Amino acid sequence: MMSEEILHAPIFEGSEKRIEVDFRLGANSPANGLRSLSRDMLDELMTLARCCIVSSRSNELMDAYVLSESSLFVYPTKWILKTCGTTRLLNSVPRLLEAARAIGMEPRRCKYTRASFLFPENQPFPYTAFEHEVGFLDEHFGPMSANGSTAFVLGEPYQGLQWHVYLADDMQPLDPSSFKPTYNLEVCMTELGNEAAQQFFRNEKFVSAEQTTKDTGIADLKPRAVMDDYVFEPCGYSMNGIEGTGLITIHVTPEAHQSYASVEFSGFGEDLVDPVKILSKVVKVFQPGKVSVTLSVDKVDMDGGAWGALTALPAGYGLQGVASQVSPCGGKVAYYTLAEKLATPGSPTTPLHHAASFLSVVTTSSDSEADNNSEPEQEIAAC
Ligand SMILES: C[S@@+](CC[C@H](N)C(=O)[O-])C[C@H]1O[C@@H](n2cnc3c(N)ncnc32)[C@H](O)[C@@H]1O
Repeated sequence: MMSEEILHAPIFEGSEKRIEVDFRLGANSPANGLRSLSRDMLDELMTLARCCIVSSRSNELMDAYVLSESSLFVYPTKWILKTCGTTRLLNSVPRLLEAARAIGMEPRRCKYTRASFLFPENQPFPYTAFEHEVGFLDEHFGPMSANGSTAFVLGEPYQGLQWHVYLADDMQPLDPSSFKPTYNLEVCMTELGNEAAQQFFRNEKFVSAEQTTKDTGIADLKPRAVMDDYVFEPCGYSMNGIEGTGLITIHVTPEAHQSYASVEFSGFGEDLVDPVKILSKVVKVFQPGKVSVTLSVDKVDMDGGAWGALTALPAGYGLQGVASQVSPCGGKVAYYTLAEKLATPGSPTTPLHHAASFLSVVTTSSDSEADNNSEPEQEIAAC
């Protein structure tokens, strides 16, 4: 016999799968490349991935779509699809390649990433194991890559989220006058603060998605970006912001038993996104218990520049782990896991908090953040 008491709350998997495919324009391709794909074709591709387009914004350089489950970004030669829940993002790949080939475009690079799933048992094949996803991707992108693809997992399996990465690249020279490396910052958060999470419900305080974006502080993360925001019924939030070639995309699952939020900055130049400043603003908005931060760049050597290292932590957070991998295709991925520090040892929290072995941090004040009323950050002293 079923009763209210024994019915499980519906589960929503917030953690996203993300694929980024770079293409080369052929001699007869339209100058706007993938942006020339029709809306019917985009709808067909989203249906294959098991989601749909909710709204869109465009500028002269790109199109950004909010989806029922996350986001799609289309540039002339780059396709970024990010979906959550039990969507089947990879199902859209064969048709995407076919549609691109019909306009003379061939893939030159594929990057597929995801964090660990919060509810892996609910995922359909091939998302049941990373090697299955890699097998599928290799069928479609392996042949273009003379040296073979590469796949790796960063992070500790016993402490929070791990970061899965698949890369394939044709390693052909790129035109240095037009190629710009893609810098990418992704923050994934779980155990959102109760008050923070309540802001993403359509309750009696709800006015509009735009007001939610302002009131939560999300609008301040990239104030000049053109934002397209959506608050789901009864809860849930998605936002795309675009500025030139840069994008910010935020997705929130606020239900207490599965709370999750992700914030991504991509396509901005190295000097336009400061990971430390952004992270400190992001944790203020979401007050998460656990955080993972991924910094990545394609092609260039990140060790030569400031980008690619999280040099300080937000106040109140401790570092659990750092892992990084230099890709044989060029570029690097660095992965940090953080957890909220306990005020009082023994206060109620999750086993993960107790398991954390924080590395030593030094508290310092940051002049650059002072004008933003931020808490002091903590320099990472050992990692
Ligand atoms: C906004 S989407 C974003 C998911 C995202 N990947 C994240 O970071 O959590 C998921 C949230 O919207 C809610 N939601 C409500 N209606 C939905 C719909 N039709 N499709 C997907 N999510 C919906 C879910 O319960 C969940 O809280």
